[in-house]
Amino acid sequence: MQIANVVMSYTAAMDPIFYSPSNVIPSESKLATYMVTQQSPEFIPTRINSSPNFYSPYHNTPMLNNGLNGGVANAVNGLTPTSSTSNKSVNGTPSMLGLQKATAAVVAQQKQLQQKHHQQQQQQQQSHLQQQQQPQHSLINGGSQQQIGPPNANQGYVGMTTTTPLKGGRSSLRRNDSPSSIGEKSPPRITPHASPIPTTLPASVHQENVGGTVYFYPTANHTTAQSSSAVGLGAGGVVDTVASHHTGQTGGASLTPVQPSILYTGHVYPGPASNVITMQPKTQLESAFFMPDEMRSEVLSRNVISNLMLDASETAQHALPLEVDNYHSLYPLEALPVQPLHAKLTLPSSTYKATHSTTGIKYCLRRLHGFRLQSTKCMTVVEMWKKLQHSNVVQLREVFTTKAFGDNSLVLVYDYHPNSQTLLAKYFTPPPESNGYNDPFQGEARPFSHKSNLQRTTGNGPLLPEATIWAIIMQLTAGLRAIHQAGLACRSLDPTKIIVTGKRIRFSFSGTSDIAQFDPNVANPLAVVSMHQQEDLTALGRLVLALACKCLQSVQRDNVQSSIEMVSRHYSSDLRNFIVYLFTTTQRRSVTDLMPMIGARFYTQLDALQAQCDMQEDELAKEMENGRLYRILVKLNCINERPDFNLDCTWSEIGDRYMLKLFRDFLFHSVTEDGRPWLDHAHIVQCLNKLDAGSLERVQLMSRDEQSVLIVTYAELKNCLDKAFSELLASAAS
Ligand SMILES: Nc1ncnc2c1ncn2[C@@H]1O[C@H](COP(=O)(O)OP(=O)(O)OP(=O)(O)O)[C@@H](O)[C@H]1O
Repeated sequence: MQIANVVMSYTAAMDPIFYSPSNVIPSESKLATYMVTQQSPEFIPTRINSSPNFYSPYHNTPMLNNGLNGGVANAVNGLTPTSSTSNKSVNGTPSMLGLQKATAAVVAQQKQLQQKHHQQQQQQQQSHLQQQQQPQHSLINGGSQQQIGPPNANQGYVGMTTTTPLKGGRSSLRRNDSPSSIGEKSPPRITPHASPIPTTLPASVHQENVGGTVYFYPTANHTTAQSSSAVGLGAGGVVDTVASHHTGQTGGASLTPVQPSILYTGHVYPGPASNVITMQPKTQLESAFFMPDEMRSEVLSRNVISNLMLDASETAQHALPLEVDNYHSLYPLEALPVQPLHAKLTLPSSTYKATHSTTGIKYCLRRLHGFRLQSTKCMTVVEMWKKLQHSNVVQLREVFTTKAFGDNSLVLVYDYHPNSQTLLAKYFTPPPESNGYNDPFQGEARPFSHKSNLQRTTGNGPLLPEATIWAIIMQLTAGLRAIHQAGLACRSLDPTKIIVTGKRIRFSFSGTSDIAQFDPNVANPLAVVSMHQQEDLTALGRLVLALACKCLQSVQRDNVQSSIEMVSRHYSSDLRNFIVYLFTTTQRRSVTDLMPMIGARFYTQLDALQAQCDMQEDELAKEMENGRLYRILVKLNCINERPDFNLDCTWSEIGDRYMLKLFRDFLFHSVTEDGRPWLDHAHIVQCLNKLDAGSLERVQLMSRDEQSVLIVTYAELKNCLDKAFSELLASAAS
């Protein structure tokens, strides 16, 4: 069918001269200002690049002066009429073929940059690029070669060659382009280019002059190669200098000239860094967009645990108050009753997760039952603990007494680290038995081996790798060093009082002993601290020995000797010496003396941590972009289809909002020529990015009845979006 109205005028000033009352555009719509009547000249079909490439940021997609491509180039020198037809789609949303054939002419738009030096930079850049690109920017029309003007050096934004999903024909809409194939294919390769701006046509492009207009086709080989390399997200994987050549069935193919590689440096996640990609567990394409499954499930489980709440009946069942001081929503974090290594703290205690009433932040509350504070003097030591900040020590935030539990309780408030386990639960708890049968031959401990005695008593699984033990040692000594340097002592260095969160080890409930066992009559507190610090070091030795033997009984007085022998047999002499040093109570020991024993292992740990940081920063970069796109979607959706605004029920359907509605259709509701949904994640991402950047690239929008097409720049759409959303904000605030 013929397109009834074809868009032509692209002007920043909204000239009502083009308004056609007979069309179906709502009266207030700026769409009218983009319309021409049926008598208007039609336009040269332009080639639309349809392979949004995730790995090539859109500023690297083929781009020509203000987005002018082959067809548009003609328009610069006066519109050249050609036939323009449209295939109506099944459901009324714009069909690819129809849209492609309705390409409009445009006028290059200039934008002054506000800062002079920026202009100069661009001028230099542009003139340099122009020199390199002239062969690609040339199109022959009407038998004469026309030079497409270079991007104006003054423009703030440079329009880009469209990367809309509009296809040259059915054949170009390959199944591979749909997101259904996400993850089924290998990710696109990133091909490094010595120079992003080639000066000759690639061998894969065939050139043909038809009626005076030069068309460029991919060669058969290249088409095949490209289709097979097209992957789930619609991304042609390779950043080619001539991107996405289309063989339009109707002969509507044209060249996408090489872009100047300019300007947008942000706005698009450029893909993982090469040092990071080797660390990623998967190379599937979705991992280029989203975080790895392992990290996701870790974060998810932390969130789930952090959000756990008791309902009213459960709260009553646990005899928990609704509120304790400034905290509410108490949730018990009790572990199974255990026999602690360090049995000094005999006070009954409970641990809860709770939410702060004013900030909503979650904390870990340690309640000492039936406890009366004997002296406020201990608040000095509480202040010292509160000041101690270290990544291996759970931070104490505040201490208060309360009668909310029906007794005199002392509550210590600590940072909450969801999904933590005690060292005891992680390393000294037998794995769950299957069918009630424990295979004695499993793991390193053999039933008839002399080395198995200790292990057989616990069945805690195979011995830990030495690297794991050192990783724990390094974190524990780091925390302990900070504690001792602050003039404090841990006093409860026990596997039930050390928590593991992921790979992080932290001393938990620090300061509890200092408060619970505070003696205001001590004559020389410093000497007492020093004594407790020595005890900490002995406790550390016992803990490391227990970890190495994977058995709590290994540190019982009678077993210590054989346990150390076992360590000698299974681990390095460094580890043995480390333990022996800590057990040598005849000399004064110091945590700083442990550093040389750790030695170069420290660098291994540092390297692992830095690698982890690299990976997490990369994930952050992805999620930052995802968050940005999300915010644009929020804005769009607050506007689109809004049933009523300031008593105006047509608000979302007219004016700027109408363009946004059509843009939404273009983003999400595009269909193939035969009416199937065209789902392309990359298309959506790219278009949203262009919208966010306010690109001067044009986008073709079609009314739902397919009677009208308008061409607007993303910059204008962005303006519409910002204006409409500001209206909403202003109204919400009033
Ligand atoms: N700061 C914290 N953030 C999150 N969870 C924590 C924190 N501190 C401890 N936990 C968790 O709370 C649970 C209970 O800790 P608690 O010390 O009460 O264990 P326990 O084995 O019951 O010791 P005790 O016998 O001394 O009460 C443990 O699973 C521990 O991992």
